[in-house]
Amino acid sequence: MAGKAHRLNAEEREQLLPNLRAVGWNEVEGRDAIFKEFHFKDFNRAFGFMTRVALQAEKLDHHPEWFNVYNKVHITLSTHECTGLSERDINLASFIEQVAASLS
Ligand SMILES: C[C@H](O)[C@H](O)[C@H]1CNC2=NC(N)=NC(=O)C2=N1
Repeated sequence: MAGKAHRLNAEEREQLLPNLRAVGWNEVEGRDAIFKEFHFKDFNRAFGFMTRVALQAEKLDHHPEWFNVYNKVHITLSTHECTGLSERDINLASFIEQVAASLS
């Protein structure tokens, strides 16, 4: 990943977070991270989604914290390097939204 990640400042958050909030991403309490819960028709869809996200995450060298049971996938995004939300999280969340939209 090119460049060092920086924690988003207030202005950047105002600009970048509303679109993600509108599609169900929320800020985590007590931690600078964002979270969303995805539901799919069945495990195959959920795991197909995770596979596509995983391949992109590896490409970006930016990985989700996630939990899966059957058709549910919980995802938390944050950046270790800056101990908080960076543009990398926004980019990965946007990619995740595209994948989810293509599978539903
Ligand atoms: C060493 C390696 O580049 C780092 O640990 C990468 C890998 N994946 C990562 N994933 C996430 N979500 N945040 C990071 O800061 C991060 N850093």
